[in-house]
Amino acid sequence: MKGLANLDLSNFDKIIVLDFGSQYNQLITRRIREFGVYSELMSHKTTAEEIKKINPKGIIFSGGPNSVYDDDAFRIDPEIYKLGIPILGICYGMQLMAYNLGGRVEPADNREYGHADIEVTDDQAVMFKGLPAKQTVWMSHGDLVREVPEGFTEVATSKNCPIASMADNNRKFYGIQFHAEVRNTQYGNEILKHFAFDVCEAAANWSMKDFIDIQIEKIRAEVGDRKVLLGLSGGVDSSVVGVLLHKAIGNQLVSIFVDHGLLRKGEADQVMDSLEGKFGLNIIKVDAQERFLNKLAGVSDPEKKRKIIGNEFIQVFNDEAQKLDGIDFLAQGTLYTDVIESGTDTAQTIKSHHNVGGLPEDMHFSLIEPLRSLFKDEARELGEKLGMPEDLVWRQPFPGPGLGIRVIGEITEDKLNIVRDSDLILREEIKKAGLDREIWQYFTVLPGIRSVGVMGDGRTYDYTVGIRAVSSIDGMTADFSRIPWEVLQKISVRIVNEVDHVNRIVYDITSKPPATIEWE
Ligand SMILES: Nc1ncnc2c1ncn2[C@@H]1O[C@H](COP(=O)(O)OP(=O)(O)OP(=O)(O)O)[C@@H](O)[C@H]1O
Ligand SMILES: O=c1[nH]c(=O)c2[nH+]cn([C@@H]3O[C@H](COP(=O)(O)O)[C@@H](O)[C@H]3O)c2[nH]1
Ligand SMILES: NC(=O)CC[C@H](N)C(=O)O
Ligand SMILES: [Mg+2]
Repeated sequence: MKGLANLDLSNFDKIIVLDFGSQYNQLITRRIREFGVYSELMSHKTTAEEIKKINPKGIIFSGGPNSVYDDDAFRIDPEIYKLGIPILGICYGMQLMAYNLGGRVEPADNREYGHADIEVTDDQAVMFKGLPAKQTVWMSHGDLVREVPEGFTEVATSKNCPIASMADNNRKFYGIQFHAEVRNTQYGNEILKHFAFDVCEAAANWSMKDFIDIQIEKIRAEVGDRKVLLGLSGGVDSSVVGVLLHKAIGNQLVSIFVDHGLLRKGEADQVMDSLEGKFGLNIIKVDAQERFLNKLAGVSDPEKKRKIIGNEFIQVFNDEAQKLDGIDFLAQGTLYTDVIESGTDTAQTIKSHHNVGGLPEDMHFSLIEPLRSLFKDEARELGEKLGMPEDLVWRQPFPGPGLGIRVIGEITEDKLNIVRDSDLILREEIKKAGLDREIWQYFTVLPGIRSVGVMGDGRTYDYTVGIRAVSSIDGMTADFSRIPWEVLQKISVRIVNEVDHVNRIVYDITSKPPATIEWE
């Protein structure tokens, strides 16, 4: 089987997920991998012939933004239904299955987004075995299956969706209108497990350890005796990649840490102190403040800023590669979140992550990105398996474009200093309150608005600083953290007193979706 490993995976039972463009499609593969069954996302264009060669135990059709009746809706090779392999359709996947096999799909009277209650009406339904009849699920649809195809029965229902699940036990075809892969679905894991183990009879013979071994083998085969340049930020993802690469190719690895002038206070020294010479990593630190800030001067559009930063990173890597001679590969700690949010053939662009959507089109390096199909918590698990220290593995994420996307609009040195100083105060107080491990990510932003205040009996007209703190697992969805008022008060007082030109503090209380974690 080709793909994530590009190597022989014949030893492992596999369940493949066909991609119809859902933001959550890769969450399905990771749930299945968590059960110990190898899973990978593949194009919906994959043919029945190709699937036969892969020999999966089961196939899952993901959700997606299309309606089955759209002219340009994503379709599949109809021969897939004749392979004798079990299929589970989720949301669009269920609708597609119903449409292809002779059922009827139509727009719903009431769309459903978010929580919904379903009732399992068939107590023999294998997908819901041993689970309570009434359960909460997470829906996101505007169409529904009105009539099931021949051979299927209706097995669950909800108020706005009479056929919330359907089953054909003979052909082993199943459909669920809700998203079992999302954590908000109460028994999502159990339902997916029933598919993997009871329906597909897959064996749980896959683990993160296999992932490490396969990646090391893959890197060695690809790189041979050549050299690899790693963009090392001091963050979790690139450090994990560094340790993995060092295991695979030892001294052929060169790590570059770029100080682009958009780092947090004290960060450059702290990164060098904690990583230089550790885990076999030798790091070249490049001072690139001036070139980044010059390129960004006067630019306020968030997507333009991200692309400038992504491009400049590559220019810096190019310059360093030339000095070192003969470097064809660039390694990055890219995660799946960076990929999906940057937009794919099937998914829309939410924001161009500097390391994916921000890369120049004419880049000369070949990319090595071993974590590209993983989520943050999987990268952390990998770090733990590789024996990396806890404080590094659990460090809060810090985006590559750094404070450049936390100063909203045009970036100036003065504004960067306000974000830097306020961010340091926030970090200190969060740590003092013992919340640093509990809160997934926390930082300050400068929205660029000024408002009137009164300090020492005098009028001020100064900047507002926003506090953003979220809980999350994988960065795909997030909720705002409920920081205690007393802690927020301390932070607010300290920032206004200690940071010049700030007279007001606001707290961001939106989740993702509908907001994102960063403001740009
Ligand atoms: N200052 C930097 N110098 C060199 N490479 C960088 C820098 N910042 C980011 N990168 C590259 O971009 C990739 C993506 O950045 P991202 O912030 O998502 O990951 P990370 O910094 O490794 O981990 P974390 O999410 O914990 O911050 C990094 O893995 C790294 O390869
Ligand atoms: O390396 C990165 N390059 C980027 O361009 C980038 N944009 C967002 N992030 C981080 O990704 C996670 C999700 O962020 P959003 O909810 O803002 O999209 C959060 O952890 C963000 O900090 C980035 N990381
Ligand atoms: N999330 C989905 O898969 C949605 C499928 C389809 N577009 C609907 O709205 O019903
Ligand atoms: Mg980072």
